[in-house]
Amino acid sequence: MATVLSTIREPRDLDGLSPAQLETLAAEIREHLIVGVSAAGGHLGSNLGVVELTIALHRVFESPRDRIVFDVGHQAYVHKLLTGRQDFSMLRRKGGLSGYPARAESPHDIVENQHASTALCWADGLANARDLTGVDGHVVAVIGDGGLTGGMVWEALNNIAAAKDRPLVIVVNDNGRSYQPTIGGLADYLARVRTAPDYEKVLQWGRSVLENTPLFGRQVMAVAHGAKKGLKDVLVPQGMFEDLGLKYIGPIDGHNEADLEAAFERAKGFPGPVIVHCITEKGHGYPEAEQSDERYHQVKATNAAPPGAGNWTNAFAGEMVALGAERPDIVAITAAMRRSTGLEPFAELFPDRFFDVGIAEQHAVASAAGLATAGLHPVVAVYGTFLTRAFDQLLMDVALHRCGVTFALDRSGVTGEDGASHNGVWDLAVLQVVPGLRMAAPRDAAQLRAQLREAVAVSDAPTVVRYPKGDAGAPIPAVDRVGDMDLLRRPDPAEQAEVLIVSVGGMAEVCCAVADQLTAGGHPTTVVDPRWVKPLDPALPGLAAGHRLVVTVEDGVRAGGVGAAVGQALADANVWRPVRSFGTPVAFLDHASRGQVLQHCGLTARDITDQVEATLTTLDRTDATVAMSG
Ligand SMILES: Cc1ncc(C[n+]2csc(CCOP(=O)(O)OP(=O)(O)O)c2C)c(N)n1
Ligand SMILES: CC(=O)[C@@H](O)[C@H](O)COP(=O)(O)O
Ligand SMILES: [Mg+2]
Repeated sequence: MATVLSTIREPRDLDGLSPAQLETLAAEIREHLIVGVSAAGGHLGSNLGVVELTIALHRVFESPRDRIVFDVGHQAYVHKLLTGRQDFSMLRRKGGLSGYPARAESPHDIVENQHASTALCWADGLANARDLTGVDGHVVAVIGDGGLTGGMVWEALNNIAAAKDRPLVIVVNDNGRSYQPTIGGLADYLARVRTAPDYEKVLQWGRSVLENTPLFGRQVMAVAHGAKKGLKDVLVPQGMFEDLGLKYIGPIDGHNEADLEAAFERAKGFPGPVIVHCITEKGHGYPEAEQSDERYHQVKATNAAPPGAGNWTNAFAGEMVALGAERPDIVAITAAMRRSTGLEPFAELFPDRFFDVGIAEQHAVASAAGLATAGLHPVVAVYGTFLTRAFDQLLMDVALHRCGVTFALDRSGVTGEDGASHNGVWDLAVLQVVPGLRMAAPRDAAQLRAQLREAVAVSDAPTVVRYPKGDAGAPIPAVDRVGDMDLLRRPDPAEQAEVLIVSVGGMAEVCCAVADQLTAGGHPTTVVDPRWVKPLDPALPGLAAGHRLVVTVEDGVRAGGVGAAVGQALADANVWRPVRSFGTPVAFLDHASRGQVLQHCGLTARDITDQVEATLTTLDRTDATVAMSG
């Protein structure tokens, strides 16, 4: 039998559905999500929480004429189901649906940036453009309670609240959680509002009674309207949003589709900025998710390999616990991701020395400068891609003041399935320009632990330890040392080494494979792991001088990355050797597996070997030409 969901090819197909059909549709969507996302992997809990909300949104507003933006976008699977995209079999996989809004997929999708707390800024811009260009349509921003803890939200609200006659709808999807319960004063305020008597219901009841009372009813209604503010202040804790100048509608039961529609219709008709505060449950309708401690924020694909013992995050977690026990001055900071960055064991053992600042990386970094200035050593644990949001704070609050702050950048390099704004490929290049900053890139879990220790020993400059997502693989032993660098491959002393590969961090396994292939092909090759890639070891130019060709391999953008720094270091030392740098392109990389993206970037051992052999052939020809020209 055809399901209701199968009849929905675009939002207008929702209009004719009866309340019973809408209820059936919500159930079918939940089933689709649970089956499809559990198989493919993805953000299950967040989407289970916005089924009714998204149905009501698309019934009341007319996307794409009405512009609906989702903050982060991880909760847009229901939106995709209602806008003609119901095949989740390849969700987040190469060639399949993105796990986030994607303009290439649909005109209904607007914001592809998965970095949180941007939706209100987008909405402010869209609303200004709408009014300036005179086009028709509503602007709606959907943002979670976690997203509200980001600083950009308050920059946007400051502007949105000032535009009192400019219609703009903010839908707060308040499930009380980011990954875990959302922290902070705002979260406490929202919790108070969530538990306030249902102000809207009282108001609606009062309105219906008074409007249906003959004689004095209407007069009393006028008085009640004036008293409404007082009523709200009594029923709803201090109306922060209204004090800001925003119309507040709520709290609304975020799983009652009819209530949601009524609230969205009121918001749609309001001639200024309006907040609709929806109370939802992350994982709603799926007991396993409802009872899980992160509400199935993200689930792995059923066929995903279980995390190996040598997981990068676990290595960081373990060393942080050891350091926390040894160094009472070490404190840890997360931006609402205490478990996925590995800080949970530290937080449980040293709760007073652990700070979860909400999704607020800029605050995390600037407050770390304060902590360091007062004699503590903060470790700020963020995903590599999210550090760029706090670059100014790193540069001007931490580095300018020579603060001893350590940044643990998990998910650095290509991550893959999360798509363009989650690949942590910018740090190796962007951080090159930070005066005094020292940056390490461990090649395996043991090196991560060692380099983290070296990093927290630095008290007068920012230090960075950056490592990839997932398994750290087998340990890669050094066969020798030069300066403070580890040699991972060294040609037979009887052979004249030809190629020097500078291996950065997690690319060591690939680099060793390339070296073995080149050496087997008659090109004796040395592999050096500099360990600290900024500043480079002063012994590197001397090592390079003993080779004909220098190759650098990094899991980050080539432009301005470690390869560029190596070239500069050789030139500065008057060592003139050709340098072939391998890294990711200056591009936004579509979602696929990490391996597929690295292959797309030419970062497999075979690809690099082929490229290096071609370069050597060119050098041979060049040498021959020079020799002939005598
Ligand atoms: C700048 C930034 N920091 C961290 C994250 C990681 N992240 C993705 S979703 C999420 C929680 C979002 O919570 P909320 O906005 O309440 O949405 P919900 O998942 O509850 O629907 C976080 C921290 C991010 N996407 N962007
Ligand atoms: C949407 C978001 O930013 C996070 O949920 C991210 O998808 C998590 O990625 P990991 O799975 O690498 O922890
Ligand atoms: Mg939330």
